[in-house]
Amino acid sequence: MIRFDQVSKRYDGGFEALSSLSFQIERGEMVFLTGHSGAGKSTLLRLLTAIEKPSSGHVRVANALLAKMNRREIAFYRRKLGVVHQDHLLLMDHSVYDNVAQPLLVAGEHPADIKRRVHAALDKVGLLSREKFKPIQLSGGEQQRVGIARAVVKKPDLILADEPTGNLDPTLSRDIMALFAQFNAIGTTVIIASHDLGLIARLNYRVLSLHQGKLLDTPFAPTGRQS
Ligand SMILES: Nc1ncnc2c1ncn2[C@@H]1O[C@H](COP(=O)(O)OP(=O)(O)OP(=O)(O)O)[C@@H](O)[C@H]1O
Repeated sequence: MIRFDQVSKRYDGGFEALSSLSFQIERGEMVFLTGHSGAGKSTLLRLLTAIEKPSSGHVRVANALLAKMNRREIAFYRRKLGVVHQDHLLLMDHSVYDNVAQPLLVAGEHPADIKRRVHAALDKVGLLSREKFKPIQLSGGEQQRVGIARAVVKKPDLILADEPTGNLDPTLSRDIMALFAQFNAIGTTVIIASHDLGLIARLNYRVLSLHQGKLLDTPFAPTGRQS
């Protein structure tokens, strides 16, 4: 589903954040992306959201070359992405319901569908009873779960999560990872950038490790879970 061929990313100013990355991720895989601070994890995710373009090499998703997409194609592509941000990026003056409904409103979905799908997403993350709350009234873990509900409400083909357990305690982190595993179990491809090596080691998924912008993993590892 995802293929990086000799991808490098050099930011303005000359710093090379990613160097000649080649790997692929199959449809339906769940993969962790690890590495020290500054290793390039967020840059890699930004290439996948098409916020950044590679300086050289090719990023393909479902055989489409992201760098060749026009604005309309990128907008269409992003509708199939669910992005979870470390700092949630919730609308603090809107209810939990409104936050989760936002991607469906933007996509012009029918109001009855929006209600049904927002409730289903909130139920999935265990926050149905909080739909009228404002994010500020929720704990950090609950806010993170609202961010996850917002990312999955449009049933994305691909979930990209940047440090989704960044500030959470170990129990909440495990719960959040279990949620991603549930989405993966129904066929969604999931990529999670995380520093939490202990947690990752306990889970049985492929790990791509970045070190100073280079991939330490086998470039073309077997598909699916590794034992
Ligand atoms: N917009 C930018 N302009 C210039 N340099 C950048 C930019 N964004 C990131 N970098 C640099 O690229 C390198 C990789 O950054 P990136 O955010 O991808 O790392 P990361 O692995 O996600 O780090 P962290 O775990 O701390 O979030 C860092 O050295 C960073 O300073």
